[in-house]
Amino acid sequence: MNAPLLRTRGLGMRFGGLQAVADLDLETWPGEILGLIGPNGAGKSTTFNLIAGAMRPTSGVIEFDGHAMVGRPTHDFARRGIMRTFQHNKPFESMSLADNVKVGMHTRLPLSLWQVLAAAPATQSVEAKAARRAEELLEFVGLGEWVHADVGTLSFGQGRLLEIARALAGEPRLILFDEPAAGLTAAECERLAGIIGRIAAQGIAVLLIEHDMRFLMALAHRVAVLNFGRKIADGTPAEVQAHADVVRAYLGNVEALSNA
Ligand SMILES: Nc1ncnc2c1ncn2[C@@H]1O[C@H](COP(=O)(O)OP(=O)(O)OP(=O)(O)O)[C@@H](O)[C@H]1O
Repeated sequence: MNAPLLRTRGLGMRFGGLQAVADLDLETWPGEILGLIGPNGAGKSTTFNLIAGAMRPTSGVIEFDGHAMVGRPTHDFARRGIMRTFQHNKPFESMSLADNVKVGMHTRLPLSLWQVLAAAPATQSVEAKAARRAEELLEFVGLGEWVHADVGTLSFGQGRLLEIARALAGEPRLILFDEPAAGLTAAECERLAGIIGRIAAQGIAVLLIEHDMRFLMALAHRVAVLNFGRKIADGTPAEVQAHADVVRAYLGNVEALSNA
Protein backbone atom coordinates (compact mmCIF):
# COMPACT_ATOMS: atom_id res chain seq x y z
CA MET A 1 0.00 0.00 0.00
CA ASN A 2 1.14 3.59 -0.62
CA ALA A 3 2.38 5.74 2.24
CA PRO A 4 -0.40 7.18 4.41
CA LEU A 5 -1.29 10.85 3.91
CA LEU A 6 -1.52 11.44 7.67
CA ARG A 7 0.47 9.49 10.19
CA THR A 8 0.67 10.12 13.93
CA ARG A 9 3.05 8.27 16.17
CA GLY A 10 2.93 8.29 19.97
CA LEU A 11 0.72 11.39 19.87
CA GLY A 12 -0.05 12.71 23.33
CA MET A 13 -1.73 15.73 24.90
CA ARG A 14 -1.58 16.46 28.59
CA PHE A 15 -3.62 19.20 30.26
CA GLY A 16 -2.01 19.59 33.69
CA GLY A 17 -2.61 16.25 35.39
CA LEU A 18 -4.98 14.97 32.71
CA GLN A 19 -3.68 12.86 29.81
CA ALA A 20 -6.39 13.68 27.25
CA VAL A 21 -4.67 11.81 24.39
CA ALA A 22 -2.03 9.14 24.95
CA ASP A 23 0.38 7.31 22.69
CA LEU A 24 -1.91 7.57 19.68
CA ASP A 25 -0.92 6.01 16.35
CA LEU A 26 -3.32 6.93 13.54
CA GLU A 27 -3.02 6.69 9.79
CA THR A 28 -5.26 7.85 6.97
CA TRP A 29 -5.00 7.35 3.25
CA PRO A 30 -6.31 9.49 0.38
CA GLY A 31 -9.95 8.65 -0.35
CA GLU A 32 -10.47 6.91 2.97
CA ILE A 33 -13.21 7.78 5.46
CA LEU A 34 -11.87 7.10 8.94
CA GLY A 35 -14.37 7.35 11.80
CA LEU A 36 -13.13 8.39 15.23
CA ILE A 37 -15.40 7.31 18.07
CA GLY A 38 -15.27 6.95 21.82
CA PRO A 39 -17.31 7.79 24.92
CA ASN A 40 -17.62 11.40 26.11
CA GLY A 41 -14.26 12.82 27.10
CA ALA A 42 -12.32 10.08 25.28
CA GLY A 43 -10.11 12.62 23.50
CA LYS A 44 -11.68 12.88 20.05
CA SER A 45 -11.91 16.69 19.86
CA THR A 46 -8.43 17.05 21.30
CA THR A 47 -7.12 14.69 18.61
CA PHE A 48 -8.78 16.90 15.97
CA ASN A 49 -7.22 20.01 17.51
CA LEU A 50 -3.79 18.39 17.34
CA ILE A 51 -4.17 17.19 13.75
CA ALA A 52 -5.53 20.58 12.61
CA GLY A 53 -2.60 22.33 14.27
CA ALA A 54 -4.83 24.26 16.68
CA MET A 55 -2.99 22.73 19.65
CA ARG A 56 0.57 21.60 19.97
CA PRO A 57 0.90 18.05 21.33
CA THR A 58 2.91 17.47 24.48
CA SER A 59 4.43 14.36 22.89
CA GLY A 60 4.62 12.48 19.63
CA VAL A 61 4.84 13.04 15.92
CA ILE A 62 2.41 14.18 13.22
CA GLU A 63 3.46 13.58 9.63
CA PHE A 64 1.40 14.92 6.76
CA ASP A 65 2.40 13.90 3.28
CA GLY A 66 5.82 13.07 4.69
CA HIS A 67 6.28 16.45 6.40
CA ALA A 68 6.82 16.71 10.17
CA MET A 69 4.08 19.10 11.33
CA VAL A 70 4.48 19.48 15.10
CA GLY A 71 5.65 22.99 15.99
CA ARG A 72 4.53 24.55 12.72
CA PRO A 73 2.09 27.46 12.86
CA THR A 74 -1.62 26.63 12.46
CA HIS A 75 -1.88 28.27 9.03
CA ASP A 76 0.80 25.87 7.75
CA PHE A 77 -1.52 22.96 8.49
CA ALA A 78 -4.25 24.62 6.39
CA ARG A 79 -1.80 25.55 3.66
CA ARG A 80 -0.71 21.91 3.34
CA GLY A 81 -4.36 20.90 2.97
CA ILE A 82 -5.71 20.01 6.40
CA MET A 83 -9.16 21.62 6.76
CA ARG A 84 -11.88 21.20 9.33
CA THR A 85 -15.53 21.92 9.86
CA PHE A 86 -16.91 22.82 13.26
CA GLN A 87 -19.95 21.65 15.22
CA HIS A 88 -21.21 25.23 15.31
CA ASN A 89 -20.76 26.93 12.00
CA LYS A 90 -19.96 30.61 12.03
CA PRO A 91 -20.65 32.05 8.59
CA PHE A 92 -20.40 35.75 7.82
CA GLU A 93 -24.10 36.57 8.11
CA SER A 94 -24.28 39.69 5.98
CA MET A 95 -22.37 38.23 3.04
CA SER A 96 -23.63 36.13 0.14
CA LEU A 97 -22.99 32.40 0.08
CA ALA A 98 -20.52 32.85 -2.79
CA ASP A 99 -18.54 35.46 -0.84
CA ASN A 100 -18.44 33.17 2.19
CA VAL A 101 -16.96 30.41 0.08
CA LYS A 102 -14.44 32.83 -1.45
CA VAL A 103 -13.24 33.68 2.05
CA GLY A 104 -12.43 29.97 2.39
CA MET A 105 -10.06 30.30 -0.58
CA HIS A 106 -7.81 32.87 1.06
CA THR A 107 -5.10 30.31 1.82
CA ARG A 108 -4.89 29.55 -1.91
CA LEU A 109 -5.37 32.80 -3.84
CA PRO A 110 -2.05 33.80 -5.39
CA LEU A 111 -2.55 37.53 -4.82
CA SER A 112 -0.38 40.01 -3.06
CA LEU A 113 -1.92 42.85 -1.12
CA TRP A 114 -0.83 45.50 -3.62
CA GLN A 115 -2.49 43.56 -6.47
CA VAL A 116 -5.76 43.56 -4.59
CA LEU A 117 -5.51 47.26 -3.72
CA ALA A 118 -4.55 48.27 -7.24
CA ALA A 119 -7.26 46.03 -8.75
CA ALA A 120 -4.63 44.90 -11.24
CA PRO A 121 -5.78 42.83 -14.27
CA ALA A 122 -4.33 39.75 -12.60
CA THR A 123 -6.72 40.37 -9.72
CA GLN A 124 -9.75 40.44 -12.00
CA SER A 125 -9.00 37.07 -13.59
CA VAL A 126 -8.26 35.51 -10.22
CA GLU A 127 -11.51 36.99 -8.92
CA ALA A 128 -13.49 35.58 -11.84
CA LYS A 129 -11.96 32.16 -11.30
CA ALA A 130 -12.70 32.33 -7.59
CA ALA A 131 -16.33 33.23 -8.31
CA ARG A 132 -16.68 30.29 -10.71
CA ARG A 133 -15.09 27.92 -8.22
CA ALA A 134 -17.38 29.17 -5.42
CA GLU A 135 -20.41 28.43 -7.62
CA GLU A 136 -19.10 24.95 -8.44
CA LEU A 137 -18.58 24.16 -4.76
CA LEU A 138 -22.02 25.47 -3.79
CA GLU A 139 -23.55 23.32 -6.51
CA PHE A 140 -21.53 20.34 -5.25
CA VAL A 141 -23.09 20.64 -1.78
CA GLY A 142 -26.59 21.29 -3.19
CA LEU A 143 -26.73 25.06 -2.63
CA GLY A 144 -26.40 26.06 -6.29
CA GLU A 145 -29.71 27.93 -6.27
CA TRP A 146 -28.63 30.22 -3.42
CA VAL A 147 -25.23 31.39 -4.67
CA HIS A 148 -26.16 35.08 -4.38
CA ALA A 149 -28.48 34.77 -1.39
CA ASP A 150 -27.50 36.22 1.99
CA VAL A 151 -26.31 33.66 4.49
CA GLY A 152 -28.88 34.97 6.99
CA THR A 153 -31.64 33.37 4.88
CA LEU A 154 -30.27 29.82 5.20
CA SER A 155 -31.76 27.08 7.34
CA PHE A 156 -29.58 25.37 9.96
CA GLY A 157 -28.99 22.37 7.67
CA GLN A 158 -28.10 24.59 4.72
CA GLY A 159 -25.61 26.43 6.95
CA ARG A 160 -23.90 23.10 7.58
CA LEU A 161 -23.59 22.54 3.82
CA LEU A 162 -22.14 26.03 3.37
CA GLU A 163 -19.52 25.23 6.01
CA ILE A 164 -18.51 22.19 3.94
CA ALA A 165 -18.28 24.26 0.75
CA ARG A 166 -16.07 26.73 2.63
CA ALA A 167 -13.77 23.96 3.82
CA LEU A 168 -13.56 22.56 0.28
CA ALA A 169 -12.61 26.02 -1.00
CA GLY A 170 -9.29 25.60 0.79
CA GLU A 171 -8.54 22.60 -1.46
CA PRO A 172 -8.18 20.11 1.38
CA ARG A 173 -6.32 16.85 1.06
CA LEU A 174 -7.59 15.84 4.49
CA ILE A 175 -10.86 17.13 5.89
CA LEU A 176 -11.88 16.80 9.52
CA PHE A 177 -15.62 16.67 10.20
CA ASP A 178 -16.62 17.26 13.82
CA GLU A 179 -20.15 15.92 14.31
CA PRO A 180 -21.44 17.01 10.91
CA ALA A 181 -24.80 15.23 11.39
CA ALA A 182 -25.63 16.90 14.72
CA GLY A 183 -28.99 18.68 14.59
CA LEU A 184 -29.82 17.60 11.03
CA THR A 185 -33.08 15.95 9.94
CA ALA A 186 -33.01 12.37 8.60
CA ALA A 187 -33.28 13.65 5.02
CA GLU A 188 -30.45 16.14 5.59
CA CYS A 189 -28.30 13.37 7.11
CA GLU A 190 -28.81 11.27 4.01
CA ARG A 191 -27.81 14.16 1.75
CA LEU A 192 -24.77 14.84 3.94
CA ALA A 193 -23.66 11.19 3.78
CA GLY A 194 -23.79 11.39 -0.02
CA ILE A 195 -21.67 14.55 -0.02
CA ILE A 196 -19.05 13.10 2.33
CA GLY A 197 -18.91 9.93 0.20
CA ARG A 198 -18.35 12.03 -2.94
CA ILE A 199 -15.63 14.07 -1.21
CA ALA A 200 -13.75 10.88 -0.38
CA ALA A 201 -14.32 9.54 -3.91
CA GLN A 202 -12.32 12.54 -5.16
CA GLY A 203 -9.30 11.21 -3.26
CA ILE A 204 -9.65 13.47 -0.22
CA ALA A 205 -9.03 11.73 3.11
CA VAL A 206 -11.88 12.17 5.59
CA LEU A 207 -11.64 11.99 9.36
CA LEU A 208 -15.05 11.91 10.99
CA ILE A 209 -16.18 12.37 14.60
CA GLU A 210 -19.85 11.55 14.93
CA HIS A 211 -22.08 10.51 17.81
CA ASP A 212 -24.74 9.21 15.43
CA MET A 213 -23.43 5.66 15.16
CA ARG A 214 -25.80 4.60 12.43
CA PHE A 215 -24.58 7.50 10.28
CA LEU A 216 -20.91 6.87 11.05
CA MET A 217 -20.88 3.10 10.71
CA ALA A 218 -22.65 3.25 7.34
CA LEU A 219 -20.19 5.79 5.98
CA ALA A 220 -16.76 4.96 7.46
CA HIS A 221 -14.40 2.57 5.72
CA ARG A 222 -12.51 2.15 8.96
CA VAL A 223 -13.13 3.17 12.56
CA ALA A 224 -10.65 3.98 15.33
CA VAL A 225 -11.97 3.85 18.90
CA LEU A 226 -10.60 5.98 21.73
CA ASN A 227 -11.17 5.44 25.43
CA PHE A 228 -9.53 7.64 28.07
CA GLY A 229 -7.29 9.06 25.34
CA ARG A 230 -5.99 5.71 24.15
CA LYS A 231 -6.82 3.83 20.99
CA ILE A 232 -8.47 0.56 21.96
CA ALA A 233 -9.54 -0.67 18.51
CA ASP A 234 -9.00 0.11 14.84
CA GLY A 235 -10.76 -1.81 12.08
CA THR A 236 -13.78 -2.04 9.82
CA PRO A 237 -17.12 -0.93 11.31
CA ALA A 238 -18.13 -4.59 11.76
CA GLU A 239 -14.83 -5.44 13.47
CA VAL A 240 -14.96 -2.61 16.00
CA GLN A 241 -18.63 -3.21 16.86
CA ALA A 242 -17.76 -6.81 17.71
CA HIS A 243 -14.59 -5.88 19.64
CA ALA A 244 -14.89 -6.81 23.33
CA ASP A 245 -12.96 -3.72 24.57
CA VAL A 246 -15.21 -1.42 22.55
CA VAL A 247 -18.39 -2.99 23.90
CA ARG A 248 -16.92 -2.67 27.42
CA ALA A 249 -15.99 1.01 26.87
CA TYR A 250 -19.58 1.75 25.88
CA LEU A 251 -21.10 -0.14 28.84
CA GLY A 252 -23.87 1.89 30.34
CA ASN A 253 -24.49 3.32 26.92
CA VAL A 254 -24.68 0.14 24.90
CA GLU A 255 -27.57 1.44 22.83
CA ALA A 256 -25.26 4.16 21.50
CA LEU A 257 -23.16 1.46 19.87
CA SER A 258 -25.91 -0.98 19.00
CA ASN A 259 -28.15 1.49 17.17
CA ALA A 260 -25.71 1.35 14.27
N1 LIG B 1 -8.33 22.90 26.92
C1 LIG B 1 -8.49 21.93 27.82
N2 LIG B 1 -8.01 22.09 29.08
C2 LIG B 1 -8.16 21.10 30.00
N3 LIG B 1 -8.75 19.92 29.77
C3 LIG B 1 -9.26 19.72 28.54
C4 LIG B 1 -9.15 20.70 27.52
N4 LIG B 1 -9.73 20.19 26.38
C5 LIG B 1 -10.18 18.97 26.70
N5 LIG B 1 -9.90 18.68 28.00
C6 LIG B 1 -10.20 17.42 28.70
O1 LIG B 1 -9.61 16.39 27.93
C7 LIG B 1 -10.43 15.22 27.91
C8 LIG B 1 -10.75 14.86 26.47
O2 LIG B 1 -11.65 15.84 25.96
P1 LIG B 1 -12.14 15.85 24.46
O3 LIG B 1 -13.01 17.06 24.29
O4 LIG B 1 -10.99 15.70 23.53
O5 LIG B 1 -13.02 14.53 24.41
P2 LIG B 1 -14.12 14.08 23.35
O6 LIG B 1 -13.89 12.63 23.10
O7 LIG B 1 -14.11 14.98 22.18
O8 LIG B 1 -15.46 14.27 24.18
P3 LIG B 1 -16.97 14.62 23.70
O9 LIG B 1 -17.46 13.42 22.97
O10 LIG B 1 -17.69 14.81 25.00
O11 LIG B 1 -16.89 15.87 22.87
C9 LIG B 1 -11.66 15.55 28.74
O12 LIG B 1 -11.45 15.05 30.05
C10 LIG B 1 -11.68 17.07 28.74
O13 LIG B 1 -12.29 17.57 29.90
